[in-house]
Amino acid sequence: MQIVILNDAAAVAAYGANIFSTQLQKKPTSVLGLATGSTPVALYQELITKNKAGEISFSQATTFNLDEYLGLTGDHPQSYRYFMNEQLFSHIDINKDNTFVPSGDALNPITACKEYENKIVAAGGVDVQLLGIGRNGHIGFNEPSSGLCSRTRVKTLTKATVDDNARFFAEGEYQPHLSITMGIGTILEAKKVVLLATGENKAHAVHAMIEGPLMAKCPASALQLHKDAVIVIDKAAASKLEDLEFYQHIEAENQKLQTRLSSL
Ligand SMILES: N[C@@H]1[C@@H](O)[C@H](O)[C@@H](COP(=O)(O)O)O[C@@H]1O
Repeated sequence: MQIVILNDAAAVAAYGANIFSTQLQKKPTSVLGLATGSTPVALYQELITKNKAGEISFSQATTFNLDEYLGLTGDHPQSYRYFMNEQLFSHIDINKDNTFVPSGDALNPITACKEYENKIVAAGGVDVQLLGIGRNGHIGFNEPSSGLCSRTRVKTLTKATVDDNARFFAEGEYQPHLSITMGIGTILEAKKVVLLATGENKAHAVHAMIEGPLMAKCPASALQLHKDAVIVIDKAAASKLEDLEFYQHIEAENQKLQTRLSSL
């Protein structure tokens, strides 16, 4: 794992956006794995700005989102499809036909999950997967106890996740307790994964992900198995890390190495 600790949420978003823009510049036909939640919003804003400035183009890119609420149609304001249109897709030069979000209104969700996996494979696999993390260590909607090799499937949300996400729903509005999510095994197949976490309320999950044992109780700990996982966090989210100074030292050495390599 590469652990990048930055001063604040704005720096985290800028760092993450840079990974995605570099990827698109290198490979315009990239397959990008995208995430919802409040954390990626600032990163999406950076990407919109870069797209409008002509620095990057999504015109040949394909995207796959991690998850969706089961029971919401894509035009429901709380669906993740709607979120992605609002926060990113409607503001960039992407062909919306090349943007994929699991179908929350699929007649047969089990078949829809298999089809989603097939589409990812047919697209050549995900080049870079963006992730956030839930307070309980979930990634996508892979809640604690999720199989570490799991595939895209229907998952029941924990009460903690339902409560955390209740802020997005109006009082009395129907809030789904089920989801379709890429599995942990699906996520681990992305060539690179970039997880962003900011704020003190994520510090416990970040500690469990990086320093805890590999375990289904903290689904994000599965990233310890990934060959190219970049964890980008602010100081608040890093505040419970036991070896914080060591990670900062490694990153400083990484920077020096990069500088040396770029001058070759
Ligand atoms: N399914 C999403 C996750 O993909 C996201 O990482 C998490 C954290 O969201 P936030 O960034 O708002 O804390 O929320 C939801 O549960």
